[in-house]
Amino acid sequence: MSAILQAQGLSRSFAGFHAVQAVDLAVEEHSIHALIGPNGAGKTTCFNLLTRFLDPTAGRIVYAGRDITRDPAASVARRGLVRSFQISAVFPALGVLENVRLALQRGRGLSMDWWRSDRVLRRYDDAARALLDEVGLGGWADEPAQSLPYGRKRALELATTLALQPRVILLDEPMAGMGAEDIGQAAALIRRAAQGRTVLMVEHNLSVVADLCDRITVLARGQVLAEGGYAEVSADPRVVEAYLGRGTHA
Ligand SMILES: Nc1ncnc2c1ncn2[C@@H]1O[C@H](COP(=O)(O)OP(=O)(O)OP(=O)(O)O)[C@@H](O)[C@H]1O
Repeated sequence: MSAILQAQGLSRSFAGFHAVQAVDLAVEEHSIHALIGPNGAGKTTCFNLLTRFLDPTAGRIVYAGRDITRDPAASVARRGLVRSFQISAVFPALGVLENVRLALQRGRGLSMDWWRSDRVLRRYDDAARALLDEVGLGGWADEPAQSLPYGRKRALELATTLALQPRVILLDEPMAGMGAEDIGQAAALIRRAAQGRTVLMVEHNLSVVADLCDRITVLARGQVLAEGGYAEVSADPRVVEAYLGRGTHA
């Protein structure tokens, strides 16, 4: 196993406040890695740094053997480090299949002038249908995106993300707002999407993390507090104190 995504001494301050401080992180290729921690721990800031939405104050980010610390966000996304919402702008009035076709077209750097030729878009039909099958939306292809129930909309977002052919998918609270049934389905979906890919996710639901993630990094006050498997980190007294002890997200 080798790390596909690494942060070394990653730091970001806002007007002197250390939101992320000297974070070292190594995400192994083909793993599902969780970033957890109490509110304000720095998880979203870390995501923003790793996906180059935000410049670090210090530190280094290496993706697929390349230093991307100063690379533009669009360029790292093109190289396969993709945050789920980045291209998941789902067009509600368009059909489910059309949404994925457009994402495929966009992912391959083609123009967005879809009105020009329906024939051109049809070339993407097979690939789009395969992606819909992958996320369990095969039966919804012709429905308008806006008619999908909440959990299915998230599945469509994932399909549009997969259309960019990511090597690493970053998911920011993928289960947020879901009920128990949707959570089970979404977990199965993420596990499937992770086959042959790598997933880094921020997730508050600890039973999801326990079930799904190979490795967990716990952040608190901008720093790495613990790292390991779920059994290991959940038994760490510092984690219990800083996070689990509060019982806010379990
Ligand atoms: N643009 C900003 N300007 C000033 N402070 C910021 C900014 N972004 C984040 N912070 C601060 O940095 C800290 C970490 O925030 P961040 O959103 O990364 O935490 P988080 O772990 O994602 O929290 P949550 O679980 O609540 O989403 C917080 O104290 C936050 O107020």
